[in-house]
Amino acid sequence: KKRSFFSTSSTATRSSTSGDSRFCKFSAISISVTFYPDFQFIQWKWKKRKEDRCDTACGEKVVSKSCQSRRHQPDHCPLTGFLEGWCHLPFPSGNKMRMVGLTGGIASGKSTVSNLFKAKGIPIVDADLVARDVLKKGTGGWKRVVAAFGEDILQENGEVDRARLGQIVFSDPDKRQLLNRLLAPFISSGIFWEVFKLWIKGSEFIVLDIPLLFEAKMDRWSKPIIVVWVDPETQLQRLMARDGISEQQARNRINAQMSLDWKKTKADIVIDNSGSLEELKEQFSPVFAQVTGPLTWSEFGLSRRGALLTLVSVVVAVVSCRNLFNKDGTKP
Ligand SMILES: CC(C)(COP(=O)(O)OP(=O)(O)OC[C@H]1O[C@@H](n2cnc3c(N)ncnc32)[C@H](O)[C@@H]1O)[C@@H](O)C(=O)NCCC(=O)NCCS
Ligand SMILES: Nc1ncnc2c1ncn2[C@@H]1O[C@H](COP(=O)(O)OP(=O)(O)OP(=O)(O)O)[C@@H](O)[C@H]1O
Repeated sequence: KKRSFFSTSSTATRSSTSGDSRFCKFSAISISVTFYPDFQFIQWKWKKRKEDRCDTACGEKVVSKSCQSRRHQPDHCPLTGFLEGWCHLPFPSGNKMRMVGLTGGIASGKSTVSNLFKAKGIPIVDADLVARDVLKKGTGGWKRVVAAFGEDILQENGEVDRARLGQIVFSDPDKRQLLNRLLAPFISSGIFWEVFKLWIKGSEFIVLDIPLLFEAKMDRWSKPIIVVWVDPETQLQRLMARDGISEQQARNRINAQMSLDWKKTKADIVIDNSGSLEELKEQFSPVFAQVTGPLTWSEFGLSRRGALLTLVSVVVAVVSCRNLFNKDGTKP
């Protein structure tokens, strides 16, 4: 499988003499870059067509200093040798970045699935952890929330009493919306920062574990989107058991989110977590293979190496074209 990254060609004829019959003539030049996702390399084709071979002097001046020594070699790399031929640039791992969205309902099993990804070495950005950080004592989020909800929501040590705040916001939609509005900018920039750090590290895949992925309209930033679905009764029982809350409290929390059935219709991949942990693991294997499959173009462009390569390609193309077409070919 190959995908052309870009391909361009232009024509120009240049010739010059400097009294002793040295000349240089180029008729056409084509540049193409082809990316082979499955084999993890990029192929550069840099070719002059219908050209008269440069003589030594012209080659030295117009094409590159290494033209003379390299011109008869079949394969030149434009980054190192220049002139014409093919160059394979193998990439070390980390040449792509895929942001996999992982969402679902409360207690549907997102953390359980993200732990399976973690066990395979995939880094996780956990929105719940980010949301905890932005509510720590003294932070901007903390100040806003305390100003809006009052000091009644604080424990003696000044930290937010999460259980208390949870009781308030999960039983009152207006208060919940207020809390969401206050924290949303901090949470989204926190998520962005975590992603950025992983991007800098060159991570290939990132799983964004975001319970409110659709509600917060963050679904546009991730592909594919995995929805961990569970049947309503199992969800209720697991939530009550995990958090030690009453049925009414559990229902309030479930109803605070978009329905799981609706989220399921928006998913690229659905994991049904209504069964046992073993059944979940069985479903996980093909899902893991799917999300770590060949990358798309946008994912490649998004990666650190992709961005760097695009920049290098443009600079090399511009500098090379300038060298070829802007000089008059005469020897000083
Ligand atoms: C209300 C808070 C203090 C309750 O804390 P608590 O420790 O009891 O719950 P925790 O943070 O572990 O969240 C548990 C689950 O509740 C659900 N949930 C959390 N906040 C919300 C919300 N605003 N609306 C709907 N569901 C929510 C999520 O599924 C989450 O996984 C806390 O959830 C919070 O600060 N929420 C607002 C921040 C937020 O939107 N978090 C979600 C990140 S996308
Ligand atoms: N297949 C399963 N079988 C039995 N228990 C499970 C299974 N999957 C998850 N659980 C349990 O259900 C509870 C909820 O799971 P988990 O914490 O992964 O959900 P979550 O979607 O991350 O929740 P939240 O939205 O609150 O972050 C946990 O106690 C977990 O151990």
